[in-house]
Amino acid sequence: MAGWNENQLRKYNIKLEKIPTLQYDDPKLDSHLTNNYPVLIKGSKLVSRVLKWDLDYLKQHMSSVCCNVIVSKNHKFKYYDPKKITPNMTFKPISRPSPMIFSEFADKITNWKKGDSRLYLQQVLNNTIGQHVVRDFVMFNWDWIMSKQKICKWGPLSSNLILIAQEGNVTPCHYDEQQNMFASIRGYKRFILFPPSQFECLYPHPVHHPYDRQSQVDFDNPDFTKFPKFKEACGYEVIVGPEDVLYIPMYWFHHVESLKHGGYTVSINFWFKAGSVEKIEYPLLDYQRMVIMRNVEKMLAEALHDPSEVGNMLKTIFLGRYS
Ligand SMILES: CC[C@@H](CC(=O)C(=O)O)C(=O)O
Ligand SMILES: [Zn+2]
Repeated sequence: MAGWNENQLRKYNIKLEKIPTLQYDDPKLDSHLTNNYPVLIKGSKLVSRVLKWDLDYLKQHMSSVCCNVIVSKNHKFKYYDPKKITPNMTFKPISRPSPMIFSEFADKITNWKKGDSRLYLQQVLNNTIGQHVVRDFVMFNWDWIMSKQKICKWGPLSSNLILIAQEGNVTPCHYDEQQNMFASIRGYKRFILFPPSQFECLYPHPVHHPYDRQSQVDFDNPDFTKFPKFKEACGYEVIVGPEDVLYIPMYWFHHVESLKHGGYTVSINFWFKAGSVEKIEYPLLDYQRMVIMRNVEKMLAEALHDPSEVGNMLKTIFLGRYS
């Protein structure tokens, strides 16, 4: 495939399968989407009108806009929810938010040197980013993506994130509770996806931890003593290039990296709320089991009035009775 090569990928010893690629008007596409199965979609022209969104263009049209930028001491940008940090908790994240105006962000990544902290701009697209960019935004191929939303009975579009990453940046393995159509505008990103059925191999943090939804496993240095089943994980790999759209089904785990030596990447995601489930059917779908486990953790924390007691009560329920 033109545009990238294997030595731009970070090395992990994870078994990898491929994700299917389909044209945007392929009749088989809708069954992938409605069955919550990932697929790389070509030719949709979803964001073709904004391929000009590079640093110079955006500096020209949103230079003084204050953007949400994350700074990290290493290449990993592990998301955390600050609302879940409690006073008696020692939580020392490697990456932290550092809001700055766009022109400062653009200059910092243009003049970045090895050893400097890395930056990742992750800004919700709304009307605070200026009329010009908003005008471009309306030129997305909304007819196509809204037709997919309708066919799949997804909920409303909740937000678009514009993502500008330095080459080599990594968003570590996590899942989201929304349907996602992820579009690449500039550069190449590698995704490794895992289905909800591999929950036990990926050990997400407890629901009440600031790192809720994020895998505890450090892919660069997995602790097989703490996370033995990670050895059995089998990922689905895909490289997303300019104009490609990747469908990331809700509750599917995904690791994302901007290819090394590929320059900065510009992407935009389309998060849709989950549709309402008309009737629960049995056997349950794997993602529904994740929702049930989340609800048990939430309900126990609520009833115990202390999230730190949830583990002990689950152990009491399980040991010697279900084990
Ligand atoms: C949020 C950042 C991440 C994408 C992702 O996880 C998503 O769109 O759900 C990435 O591109 O680095
Ligand atoms: Zn995500």
